[in-house]
Amino acid sequence: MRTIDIFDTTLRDGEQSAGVNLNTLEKIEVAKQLERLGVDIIEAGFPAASKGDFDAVKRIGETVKNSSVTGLARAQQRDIDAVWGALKNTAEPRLHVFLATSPIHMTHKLKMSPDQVVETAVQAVKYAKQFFPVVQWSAEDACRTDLDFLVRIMKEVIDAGASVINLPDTVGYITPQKYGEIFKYVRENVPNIDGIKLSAHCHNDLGMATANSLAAIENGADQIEGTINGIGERAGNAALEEIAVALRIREDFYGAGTRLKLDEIKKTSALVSKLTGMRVPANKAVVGDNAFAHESGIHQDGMLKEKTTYEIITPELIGNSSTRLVLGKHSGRHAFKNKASELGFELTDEKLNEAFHAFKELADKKKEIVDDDLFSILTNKQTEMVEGVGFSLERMQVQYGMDNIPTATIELKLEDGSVTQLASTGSGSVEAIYNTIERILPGTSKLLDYRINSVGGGRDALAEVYVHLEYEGAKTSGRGTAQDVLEASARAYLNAVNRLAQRKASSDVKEAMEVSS
Ligand SMILES: CC(=O)SCCNC(=O)CCNC(=O)[C@H](O)C(C)(C)COP(=O)(O)OP(=O)(O)OC[C@H]1O[C@@H](n2cnc3c(N)ncnc32)[C@H](O)[C@@H]1OP(=O)(O)O
Ligand SMILES: CC(C)C(=O)C(=O)O
Ligand SMILES: [Mg+2]
Repeated sequence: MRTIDIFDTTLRDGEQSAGVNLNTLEKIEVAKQLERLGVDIIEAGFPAASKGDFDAVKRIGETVKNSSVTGLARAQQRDIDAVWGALKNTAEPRLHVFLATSPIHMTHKLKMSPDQVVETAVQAVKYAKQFFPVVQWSAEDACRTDLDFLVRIMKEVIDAGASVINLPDTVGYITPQKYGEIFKYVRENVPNIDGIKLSAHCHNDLGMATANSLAAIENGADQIEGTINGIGERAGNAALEEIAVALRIREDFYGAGTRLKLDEIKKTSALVSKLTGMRVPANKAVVGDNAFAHESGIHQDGMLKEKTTYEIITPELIGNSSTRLVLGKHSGRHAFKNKASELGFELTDEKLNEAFHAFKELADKKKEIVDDDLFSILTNKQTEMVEGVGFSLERMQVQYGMDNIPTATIELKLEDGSVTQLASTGSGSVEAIYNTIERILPGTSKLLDYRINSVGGGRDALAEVYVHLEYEGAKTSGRGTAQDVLEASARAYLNAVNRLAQRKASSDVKEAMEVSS
């Protein structure tokens, strides 16, 4: 049976999803979980894009040991230098460099002739090969590229030193049969293709990303690129969990598998969803809440008689144990620590202690503490930002009555340690809160998006609020969790503002980049 390499780009293409903005600690958490899931390659970011991206790629490279880590670069020395600066100390530094090859992109975006594109790609790969043992080259928009030109440029970049060639369906345009034909064509026509890994990278604009990726595998692709939950630019990337499970369930047909530990899928999906704020639709294949729910009488009857009547995937295969009551207010630190490690968290003693206190506080208020609650507390603790940067919520009181004007009184501790208290009204309670916070904060801000989810079920479930906003001209997002929706709303807003402050205060990556180049 063939083994397909899994190249995860949740932290690069996935983070390109509109409104998604992960901080370094959150990216490290995702990377550690991807490593536990067993992905072969983690594309950790685009180091030349920002100081934050550079820092995250560098720290992920230092943290992850069992997956290769790569970073993306345009066909430019500056971008390649940034990836080298971030990854030069990893075991096998790996570069992903790309250049568009379709007439549309070459003419309108790059404003280059086909000859210039070949020359630029070759120079970039040659330059990169001085540093990186593994160079992957991608023909952006490969699926709208003239096939003979694709063959020509592939031959040249392979000669220049690329050992992995990716043929992305950048705009999600191709159909499965045609995508398969492209892989077959280049295998048969690129003269120096032997020993070269071919990679597929699909987008889901027409809902065909999984089908296209599987078609590529049928036609000789060695590597599949995608993201967890299929997040990504526009309609997203191919969902890796769907491809890996399809290969397992239809092993008879594809005769190929992956190295993924499938029982880590559910946890990985939950973590990515929580940190990005991109909720998984209930009917999403493999990881949706309803993927294993049987509603109608005839189906339930069949399931009771013989599960295989209506279930082709077992929930256990993807690590989907049903939510259980786990710990209560009488539980101690040992049980808590044990549960945390069962859920995949390795917290420092200090963070564990803080998480334990948060758990105890919640246990006093909430009837049942379920895995989802603990997952939320532990993730928040693990990815909490540097103490002392930003604003903290000290006190909040909200008055609401159907015939009264909602009023919020809020006390915030500012960055310099001083405390400010103000009250404002709004047309609703959340607006009153946000009006008050905005009056206290020194900069101007504008709320762009607000979303609320419940964690787990039940009337006493935790509320999780995601906001996307603009503060002092920069876009940022944040999340807040609390038992009360209003408190979660206030915390999400402050979290978004604090993330910006932290970005500014964080690491002297610029210096690191200058030193490395
Ligand atoms: C299909 C994909 O997913 S590609 C990856 C997309 N990801 C990102 O864009 C990451 C975030 N991007 C960024 O932070 C910024 O765009 C940066 C830092 C990369 C570049 O910023 P800027 O220098 O301001 O350029 P801007 O983004 O406006 O335009 C892109 C430039 O790169 C050029 N370019 C695009 N792709 C490539 C490439 N593969 N190789 C070389 N040049 C390229 C464009 O032609 C354009 O050049 P021009 O300025 O001469 O017209
Ligand atoms: C950078 C490349 C590989 C990409 O994401 C795409 O073409 O979709
Ligand atoms: Mg892409």
